[in-house]
Amino acid sequence: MRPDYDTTLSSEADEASSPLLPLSSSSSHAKRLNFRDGTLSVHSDGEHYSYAYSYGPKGLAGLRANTYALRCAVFASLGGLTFGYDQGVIANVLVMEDFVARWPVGPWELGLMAAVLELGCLFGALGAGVLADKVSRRSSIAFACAVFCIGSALQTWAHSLTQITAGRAIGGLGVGALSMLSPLYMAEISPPEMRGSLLALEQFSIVLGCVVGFWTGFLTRHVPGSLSWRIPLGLQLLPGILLGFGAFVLPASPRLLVLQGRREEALVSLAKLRLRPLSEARTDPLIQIELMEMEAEAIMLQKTSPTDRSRPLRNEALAWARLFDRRYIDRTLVGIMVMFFQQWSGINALIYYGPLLMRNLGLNGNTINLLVAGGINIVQFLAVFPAILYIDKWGRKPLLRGGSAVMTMSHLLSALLIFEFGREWENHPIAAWIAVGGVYLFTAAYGVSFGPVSWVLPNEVFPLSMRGKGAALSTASNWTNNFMIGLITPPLMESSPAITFGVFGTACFLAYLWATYIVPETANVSLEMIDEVFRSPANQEDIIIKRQVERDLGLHELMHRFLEEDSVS
Ligand SMILES: O[C@H]1[C@H](O)[C@@H](O)[C@H](O)[C@@H](O)[C@H]1O
Repeated sequence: MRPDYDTTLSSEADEASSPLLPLSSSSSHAKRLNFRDGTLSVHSDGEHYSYAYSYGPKGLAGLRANTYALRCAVFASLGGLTFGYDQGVIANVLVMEDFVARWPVGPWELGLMAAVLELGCLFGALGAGVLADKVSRRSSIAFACAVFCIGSALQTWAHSLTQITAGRAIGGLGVGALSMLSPLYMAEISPPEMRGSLLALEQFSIVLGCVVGFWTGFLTRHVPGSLSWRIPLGLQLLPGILLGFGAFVLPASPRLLVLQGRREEALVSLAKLRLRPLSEARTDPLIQIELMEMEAEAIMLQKTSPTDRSRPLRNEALAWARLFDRRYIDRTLVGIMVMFFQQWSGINALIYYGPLLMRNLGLNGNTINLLVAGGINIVQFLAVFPAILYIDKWGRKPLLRGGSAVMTMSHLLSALLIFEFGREWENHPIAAWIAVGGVYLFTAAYGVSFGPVSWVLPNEVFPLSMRGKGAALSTASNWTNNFMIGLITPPLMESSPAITFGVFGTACFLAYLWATYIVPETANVSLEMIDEVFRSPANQEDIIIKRQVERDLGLHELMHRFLEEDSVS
């Protein structure tokens, strides 16, 4: 039995944002069906139809209605917390009295300790790209947590610098893997109208981790002896252990289950996530549509990329190579470039070298560390809230464009002021404060745009079969560029702080052009329909095959029925 719904002829044809699919009917109209808790907009131009669906409202109301998916996403985002926490805590640990006295490290070792984590993260993210598809998203999360905990334990109980460094390398593998797995899982459990909000939680957790990590280290810095740094390092075990065990309680990704041919289990998981009793879910039109879309994509994969089971290594290599196939290269580039621009915006230059930078702006003293490192993360943290609430309403593109425009202007303003007054700040206190304001304005604009959106886009642009590896590659881009920024910022600042801001300002301007002319809008499109957003000629053949598959599965017939039905109940 199908649940009650009413149908209304609607002028909101453009709400049906998915592509036009062939239809045998010659009538031309748009219809919006209101289900008990959800809507489906179908639009026909006589020959083709297009549709879009949602399980509920967007923004805060949507988050309230989809409580279970929200709770699962919040829990999964503990992966991001581990990432941010390390970043926040290490800034304080490395300058703690006991730490420095025990291991008087030089700049080279300091650099090594940062680099070793980032390289670990890079390999962790790429490795997770293989694991997530082979095993499952949840088991991979649990495994990554175990690796992370081993690394953290090594750091916490370290008795030599080698142990700390090894701990950071191993911990990095876990952090990198989680930074890819958590958002991937979140994307796959989200209803289309809330996917942006739920994915933005990754950024929320990262920045929350930064804030908590920073202040924990700050508060324990005067605890006598090695406890001053062992306590904050040890505390990171908590989210690792919690997520590691909790991963098994999370519902499985219905998308991966369908890909593995486990349709019934996928239905059970989807019903749970969409808050439907199983009996109702079997006939619920929205669940049927979502499930059919997943099945269509799985069948498509078998048709277009047959694999030879006897040659697993070759399959693996082919799967990675497919990311650079001309059919998918535009998506792969979106994933890589969004992370490239996120990092080249200069956010981590401000976080890592903030105090140094502020000294260049004429501010001195102990409070600088607090004001800058702590302050920047708090601004980032506050800025993520509007992104969580409005990313699905406003879309990804406007956020990226608006954000990068403001980021460009604030960097260029700081560059100009430093260039003009940098040698004599004491005579121009107002200019110095405006420059500080520029840094904070940049952070707020970044925090609402490239901060969260960079974790959203890569997890939604790829088709199911390539999502794991695509997301892994874009996360690897995050870590590689992060590493490069860490490397070039100190010498760049040394040569000229004005040029440093100029370089990051130019990168932000390029990001604006990229967001304006290249990035497609993916808000409110179901994951399976994203194919059609990237309508390159190279994709045409696949689109035709997919339509045939959808027809065979009965998706077209279903849409046709909705369009033809005149009843309003
Ligand atoms: O999204 C995050 C966040 O903005 C962090 O503060 C930054 O350090 C990371 O590199 C970035 O990926």
